[in-house]
Amino acid sequence: MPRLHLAALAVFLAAIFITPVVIGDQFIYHVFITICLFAGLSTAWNIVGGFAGQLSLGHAIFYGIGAYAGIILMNHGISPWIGMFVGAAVAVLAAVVISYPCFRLKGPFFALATIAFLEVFRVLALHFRDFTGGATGLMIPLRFGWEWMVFRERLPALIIAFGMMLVALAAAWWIRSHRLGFYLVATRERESAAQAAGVSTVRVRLVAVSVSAALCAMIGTFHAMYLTFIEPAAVFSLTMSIQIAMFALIGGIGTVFGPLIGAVFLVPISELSRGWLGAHALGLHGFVYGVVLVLVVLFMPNGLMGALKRLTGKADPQRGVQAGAVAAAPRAAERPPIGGDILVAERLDKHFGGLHVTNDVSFSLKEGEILALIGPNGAGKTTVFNMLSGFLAADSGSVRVRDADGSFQTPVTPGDFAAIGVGRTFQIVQPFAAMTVEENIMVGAFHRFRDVGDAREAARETAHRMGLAPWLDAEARGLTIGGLKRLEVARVMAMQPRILLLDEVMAGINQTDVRRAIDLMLSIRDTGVSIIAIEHVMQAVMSLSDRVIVLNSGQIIAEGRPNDVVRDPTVIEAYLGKEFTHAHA
Ligand SMILES: Nc1ncnc2c1ncn2[C@@H]1O[C@H](COP(=O)(O)OP(=O)(O)OP(=O)(O)O)[C@@H](O)[C@H]1O
Repeated sequence: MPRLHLAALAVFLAAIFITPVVIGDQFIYHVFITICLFAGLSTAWNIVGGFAGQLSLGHAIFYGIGAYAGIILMNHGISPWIGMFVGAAVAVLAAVVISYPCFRLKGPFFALATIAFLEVFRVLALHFRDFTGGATGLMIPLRFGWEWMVFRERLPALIIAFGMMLVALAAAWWIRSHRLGFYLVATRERESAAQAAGVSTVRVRLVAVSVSAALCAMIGTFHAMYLTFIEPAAVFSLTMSIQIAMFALIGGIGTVFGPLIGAVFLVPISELSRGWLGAHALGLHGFVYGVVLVLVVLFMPNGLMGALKRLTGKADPQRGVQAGAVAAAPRAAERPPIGGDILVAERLDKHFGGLHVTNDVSFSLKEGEILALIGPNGAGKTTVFNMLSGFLAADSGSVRVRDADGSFQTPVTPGDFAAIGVGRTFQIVQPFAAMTVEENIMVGAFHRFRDVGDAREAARETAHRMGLAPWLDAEARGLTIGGLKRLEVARVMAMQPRILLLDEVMAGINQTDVRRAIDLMLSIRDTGVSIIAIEHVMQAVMSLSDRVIVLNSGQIIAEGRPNDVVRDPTVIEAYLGKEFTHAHA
């Protein structure tokens, strides 16, 4: 973070702490303590809802677990300082158990499932009366002092709330600026591309939800002490969950400081309108609050952080996108010799319902070779790729890959294939749209480097090689189709794969870009990478490939050198039909 931004942030945070202390009014203290609490909760939510893109409406569960753990243990004479860690541990357990099945659900279905779990916890809290006090709720035993987290004055409560908010902000900042954060955003943007880059998408989401749940539970413990009373209807409530999420949505979802800005903006409006209008006109405060929310959503779709960035001129995703063409990296002087088998596909069979998509497909790729996989539309080429990269399991048959030590392995998942050195692109480009070109490539580079600095360095090198250097800071969504195709290859190349699977990287790009892509592939091959390319652009197939395999209706119908294959009558017939072949016979 630039020094100026850091200073501004420090002043902003200091103001949150100092303002109530200087004013000294009890109500102002309450408003600022509430700001800190909700900023902390919402920042924790944002790790899952924003970074990972899983719109949870069940976060009140974790908050509630923390609140109940704190009071129940306090009733047994255990300090809430210990209770908050017990609550955090229980919340992490609940988060993992709930999230594992829920992560399979997308968008509104995930949100609905989390609401259902929230309802389960509310009912459980009502049912286990001996433990939770049931509908009557639980009061804290009045023991004052730091040990019990309960105070007569407001200042110590502000110190704790402020401290917890800082912890949540630090956790969110750390995650977003390290490998985990990149992986989370990549998983949110394109799950399969993230998997192809070796990201264990389930694991990173589980880590995110665990951190998020633990933070919410700890803040929940403190909030229970601050309120001195909790009940299931208030703690495990959808309103609470929505509030937690809303500060992030209004402030700027997916940004580190958006939830803080959202809380600073909304909590005073909520509390002041409740304080001033609540007494005179019942319900009017809700109306005022609602109008403010509608206005923000209408006029600031990217939240307050988005508006702030626009004001400071930092939200131009098109920056540099229109820069002129760049030459691909120069070729190496000599090509390494073609070696032995590095990938062997044996008798691959795949059905989709009644459709026999691949039938007894066997072939091998040699080290340092470029193998073209061609065939008419619907021949089964992409299906073969999916089986060669762990995205589809064959009904029968196997894929064996030689590892760096020379022994053959049978990888299963996309992660296994990435780990053994198989990188793939997708026919329909899968950029991480909200990330910059540099960040997109870094996701690939993280496969080799844990450290952000090393990954950035490697990404820059790769971008330079791929002719993407002028666009490093541009958001991927601003690239042309040619740029996106190159980015797709760059992300994979940053993984330094030993085997590269390229799925129609030349489709839809102009003639200049095709020539550049051919050069690029030859230069990649010259570094010793073995390539299988699905390609329809015959100019590329002819000038690139050492060997061609033709697939038709799921079966290999020809294999050989490019010049021989294109003259093969069976191949001509597969592409152009029997009538054409007979007419020219
Ligand atoms: N998930 C799926 N479920 C059902 N059918 C599928 C699925 N994926 C592919 N198919 C079908 O399998 C056949 C082969 O598809 P595939 O995408 O592998 O062909 P392709 O050779 O890559 O074609 P193209 O050149 O058009 O991309 C097609 O008929 C396609 O409709």
